Amino acid sequence: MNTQTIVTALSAVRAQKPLVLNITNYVVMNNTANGLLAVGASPIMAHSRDELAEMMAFSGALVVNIGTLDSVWIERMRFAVEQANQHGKPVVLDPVGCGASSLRTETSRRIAEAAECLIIRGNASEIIALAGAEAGSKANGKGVDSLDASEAAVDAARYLVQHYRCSVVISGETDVIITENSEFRLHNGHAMMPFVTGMGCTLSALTGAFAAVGETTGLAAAAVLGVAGEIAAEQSAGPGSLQLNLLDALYCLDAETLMQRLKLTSSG
Ligand SMILES: Nc1ncnc2c1ncn2[C@@H]1O[C@H](COP(=O)(O)OP(=O)(O)O)[C@@H](O)[C@H]1O
Ligand SMILES: Cc1ncsc1CCOP(=O)(O)O
Ligand SMILES: [Mg+2]
Repeated sequence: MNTQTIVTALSAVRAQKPLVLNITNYVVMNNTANGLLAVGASPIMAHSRDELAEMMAFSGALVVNIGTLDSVWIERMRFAVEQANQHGKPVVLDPVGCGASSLRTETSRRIAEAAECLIIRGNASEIIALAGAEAGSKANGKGVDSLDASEAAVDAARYLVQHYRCSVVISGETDVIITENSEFRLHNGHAMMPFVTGMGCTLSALTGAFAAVGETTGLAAAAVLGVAGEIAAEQSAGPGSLQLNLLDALYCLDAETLMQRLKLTSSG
């Protein structure tokens, strides 16, 4: 995976316009649907048991975001993951607020356990909480927000990669992407981004779009959102305009700008 593969993956999303099935939270449904459209993919938000099996058959990927979970939705999430497995489709798990309650931690673990082709995308505190004591760190989350730096979650992410046979994206000032054989660090993005709710959820949704075209590490989505986010922030007086400018930046992002702005390092 290098800069050129990220550019190629973005072209593939725009050419194929993959349908991404989202079971996501009430807060961000609109943000993430617009983010998917702006990058060139096609969103659908659905959570009825009566249609999930049918829809998973023709969707390219499933995004499970536990942000406003309850017992009915948890059952639907598990059912949707079973359907994704049956159709060989990738699953992105956003463990929103993992660590804030036992319900969130246990649900995230059960979904991660169930998914056969899995990418986990969370902030540092969520990743540390998801890995739990086995990985040796203690999370300092505050509800859905992280009080930990990405580097503090690297051991936890490595543990998750081995335990669930998945890729992990730790988002934050630095995004760290860990797969079985490689680690990448992205230094794009902007300090204004965490002042818009749903930024991480948008990253998870975009991760679904890229997974649907075969980019199942999570790196390309993080690169695209990081670069678009910093371009948008440069044009924004604050979080209100950032939210709108981000959609324009995603829509307008070209290969040359992406390559010029990308701050990517890799190891392993
Ligand atoms: N301090 C920061 N500097 C640069 N980019 C950031 C910063 N914090 C978050 N981001 C970016 O914002 C997006 C969402 O990440 P994050 O805020 O960690 O997710 P969440 O909303 O789930 O907590 C990612 O693209 C990440 O790179
Ligand atoms: C505030 C909030 N509460 C439940 S879900 C949610 C949105 C979280 O979105 P993100 O993690 O992308 O900021
Ligand atoms: Mg989040």
